[in-house]
Amino acid sequence: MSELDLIQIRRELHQIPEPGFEELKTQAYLLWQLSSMQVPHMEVETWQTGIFVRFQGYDANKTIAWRTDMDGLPMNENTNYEFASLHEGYMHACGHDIHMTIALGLCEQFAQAQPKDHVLVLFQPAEEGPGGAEPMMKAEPFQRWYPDEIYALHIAPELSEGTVATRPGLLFANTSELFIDFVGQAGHAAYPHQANDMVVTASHFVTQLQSIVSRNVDPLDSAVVTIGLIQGGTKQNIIAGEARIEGTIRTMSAEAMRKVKERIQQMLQGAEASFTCRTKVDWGATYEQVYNNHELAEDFLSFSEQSEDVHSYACREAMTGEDFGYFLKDIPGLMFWLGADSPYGLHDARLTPVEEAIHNGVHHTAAYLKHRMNT
Ligand SMILES: CC(=O)N[C@@H](CCC[C@H](N)C(=O)O)C(=O)O
Repeated sequence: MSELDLIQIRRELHQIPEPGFEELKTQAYLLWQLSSMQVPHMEVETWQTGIFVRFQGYDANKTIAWRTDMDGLPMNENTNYEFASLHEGYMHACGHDIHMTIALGLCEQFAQAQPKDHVLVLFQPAEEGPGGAEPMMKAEPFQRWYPDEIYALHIAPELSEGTVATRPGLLFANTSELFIDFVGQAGHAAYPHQANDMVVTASHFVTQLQSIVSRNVDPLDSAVVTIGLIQGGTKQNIIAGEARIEGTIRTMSAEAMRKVKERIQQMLQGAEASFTCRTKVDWGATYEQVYNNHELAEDFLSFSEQSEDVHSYACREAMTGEDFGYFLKDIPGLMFWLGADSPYGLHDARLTPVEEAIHNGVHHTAAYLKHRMNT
């Protein structure tokens, strides 16, 4: 019997989105909720802005981990929620408020009924960047409580509530962020021959990038190069001496990622020669692909198929990224999509997942983790 009001918790978390490794209010809020569950078989430890919650199993053979992400995105919310973000310029637009609430719901269940195996619940910062998974894995509590299996979910706005989906093997892409600075010579708008215009250079370069996917990546493989931000210049009648583009690269294979980066570097050399400028590239955070353990993904799908509470299916892979891939590189486990029925997608300022997804998420996940304890 749940004593937590999970809908209220989700709404309160929704109001305080914070950037990666700055989730201080979120951490304090989660610690406060966790403090109401304290039982002798439960331990709580903080790591940076993240949290480890460990439940001692009563007859343990292994440790099963559950991971949620915590950070919000830098965007202005446009949902008309009464409980919209109170943090100007930030929004939980990737469902991490729902993910954290589900993780709290699981903690409550394992606090109320001691699990058979040990359970480690990870509240992980900075999934959207620069990536909290890799450093959290190196943290002392993680090494001390090292899990044998690890699981996570992500809301899927396009799937109806009550649906779960995953697949054996590759689920999410390899990712790399992309930051490029162009530096030339600023000047008077009326004297272009005396300047090196970085607005023209950056615009040209963004267009040139489009040929990488169509001409350089094996058509039987797959890749995405998206520029999400472009900025340069200071005034309409001054030629810009500096410009910057920011984006992300997504690939199905490590080989395609290598190829895309190689082409970007070659194109930058070309841009320097063509537009008389200097360029600097920074690859930012790179995320390991999310590669589900085959046996566990099959097990999850067949368990879900037998459940009367969810509709399940084996989905296609997606070009989204997730630093949960770092956990799966070393530890058997899987990630699955949880239907959340929003007319607007992830990273959309109007994302409105249905809150019933929370109860589905807690219920199905708890049932599956208990099934893993008997396997
Ligand atoms: C599920 C999801 O939307 N994840 C993010 C992960 C971002 C990775 C990194 N900051 C990048 O932009 O490459 C996504 O955008 O897929």
